[in-house]
Amino acid sequence: MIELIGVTKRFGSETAVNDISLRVERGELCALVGTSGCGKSTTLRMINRLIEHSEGEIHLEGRQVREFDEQVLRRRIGYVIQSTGLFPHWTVARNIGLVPRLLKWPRAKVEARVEELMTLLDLPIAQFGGKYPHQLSGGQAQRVGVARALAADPDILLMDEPFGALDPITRESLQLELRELQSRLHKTIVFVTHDMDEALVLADRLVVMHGGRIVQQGTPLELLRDPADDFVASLLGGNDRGLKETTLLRVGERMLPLSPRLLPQARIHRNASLRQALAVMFREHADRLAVVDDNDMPVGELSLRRLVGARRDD
Ligand SMILES: Nc1ncnc2c1ncn2[C@@H]1O[C@H](COP(=O)(O)OP(=O)(O)OP(=O)(O)O)[C@@H](O)[C@H]1O
Repeated sequence: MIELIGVTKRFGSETAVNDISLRVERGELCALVGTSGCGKSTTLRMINRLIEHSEGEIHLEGRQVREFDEQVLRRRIGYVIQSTGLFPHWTVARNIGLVPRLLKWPRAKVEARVEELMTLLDLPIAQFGGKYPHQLSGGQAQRVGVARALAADPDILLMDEPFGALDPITRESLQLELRELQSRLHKTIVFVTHDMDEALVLADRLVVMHGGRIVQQGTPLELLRDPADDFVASLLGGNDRGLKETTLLRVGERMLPLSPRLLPQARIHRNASLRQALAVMFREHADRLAVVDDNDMPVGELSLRRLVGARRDD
């Protein structure tokens, strides 16, 4: 668990982070969003003490970060940045094994861990282990960055625009991998991003910063439905907020039981998002869909009226 209490950071006369309080529970992914220069990266870097805070308290698992030896602290916290920070003259395998080696793990254990992580992140060791960072694509290099951050199995991961500068398809696949990893490994993650759609799909808790302050925090749905002010509303997409909500809700949450009426031809899986359902309706010129399970068996139906949240379906 990470807790910031009344934390302020000043650089000379400039206040970069102004009296923020924030709590990230164990296993939660917290996304920090806001316009450029609002203090997101500074907040992240105060947690692993790459930047020392000026006022307030930062706790990790109940202990102040200031009480930790800096090196010990940084080895306990995985840190991923957009530029990856890989050592260019080291192979991929050596880069990934950095922290375990610093922690003086036996050689065989380091090698086994590197191989395990490379498999986890879809970077087969036979193909990628001996490559150097400049021989990798952007997406592969970012996966190596994530593997390196996970190497010593830290409970906490700090990620600063880790998937920035990637094409949308690679980015989406890395987002899915991260979600999958998090659901399996229960890491506590603080994630900085400029991409609001990325924040909305990844975050358990969304924190909006503006001018060094936190202006609102809550679940993505809470913020989309009830933004604190015009700034938050426009950051979250203005009128597009409704559409963004449809990406967070599942068909199964809105469908109605099967009725005696004839089942529509067009189908959608119960775990698909409402946005996907809307797309199928649009494509098929249909205002009702059959909802199916993994075996393609109908389990309910979804009308456009239900999709948009109307209580009744007539
Ligand atoms: N080392 C530093 N010395 C002086 N000022 C700094 C330093 N680091 C950051 N700042 C200032 O602190 C403020 C917050 O910067 P920070 O990098 O945290 O913003 P950010 O929200 O991460 O921005 P971006 O989205 O553009 O990366 C900015 O005004 C920046 O100029």
